[in-house]
Amino acid sequence: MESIGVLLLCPLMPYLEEELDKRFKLFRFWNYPQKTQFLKDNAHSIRAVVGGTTDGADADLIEALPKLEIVSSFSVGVDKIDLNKCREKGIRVTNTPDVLTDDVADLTIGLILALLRRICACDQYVRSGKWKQGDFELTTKFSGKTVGIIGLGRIGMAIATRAEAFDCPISYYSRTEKPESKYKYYPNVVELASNCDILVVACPLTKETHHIINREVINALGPKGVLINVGRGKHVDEPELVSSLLQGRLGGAGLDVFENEPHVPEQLFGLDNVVLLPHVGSATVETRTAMADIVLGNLEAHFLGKPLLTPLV
Ligand SMILES: O=CC(=O)O
Repeated sequence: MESIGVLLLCPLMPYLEEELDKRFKLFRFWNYPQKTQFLKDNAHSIRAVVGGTTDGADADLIEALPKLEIVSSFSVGVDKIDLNKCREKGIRVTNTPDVLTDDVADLTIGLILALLRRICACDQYVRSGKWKQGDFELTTKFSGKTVGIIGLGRIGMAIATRAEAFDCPISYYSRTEKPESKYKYYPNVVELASNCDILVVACPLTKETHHIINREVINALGPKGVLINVGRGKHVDEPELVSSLLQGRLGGAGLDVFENEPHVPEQLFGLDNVVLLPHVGSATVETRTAMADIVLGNLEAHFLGKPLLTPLV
């Protein structure tokens, strides 16, 4: 397999790079500033592309690589990959589901607790010596709050299970009702937002879910409601979110993702009712290693003519 060209779109994890290097002829895209020339020179040797949450195979890249057979993504979300183009051209697509579910769900609960109990501000309070002048102000209880989840897939379900342990009533929105679910279903997001304290975005980013959190949803959530986004930045109309927080129309937000990462609207930095994370939902050594092994396993399976581990297309 050493002669098979694999294009790695962006640095993802040293372990993954080392293992790809051992098995394939690895091209690191970021090492070639003349992208168009690089693609022309290597169009006939690249048979696989590896990307992640920030970089995927878009239509132009797919068109530039006539020998492309598989796109193996180091992420569960595949919104950066032109899936229709891949289908059209018979290019296989894989992602890394399941192994990251626990981490993302754990972090969601962490974000909720950090936001409601103001854990980051409390930590700062102790470090800055302010505790010596008096106790920290009272915060907000999590247990028993109503949690609304957008997207009751693997991650949404894992969040629901965890929130249940905090005695939270759970409700959800998804395209279709899940008859097997015991949670309350709302057929639209505004209704869900009107009926929960904490609204969690945990669905894939698609044309339909782009800006699923808009002004109407935010207003329905209201000044006592909080938004948690562990999906994609583009699920949220970010300027609208910022103005709702500045105007007090929304109670708070816990965000792991942003519309234009790594750029975060600076107006958020001054607010004490937000917790901001640098897209780290799956970012543990254990999970990222498992994700890398799935990427490698899918590529090996493909080139050995075996069934893919996690086929999407
Ligand atoms: O955002 C993380 C992922 O899609 O894996």
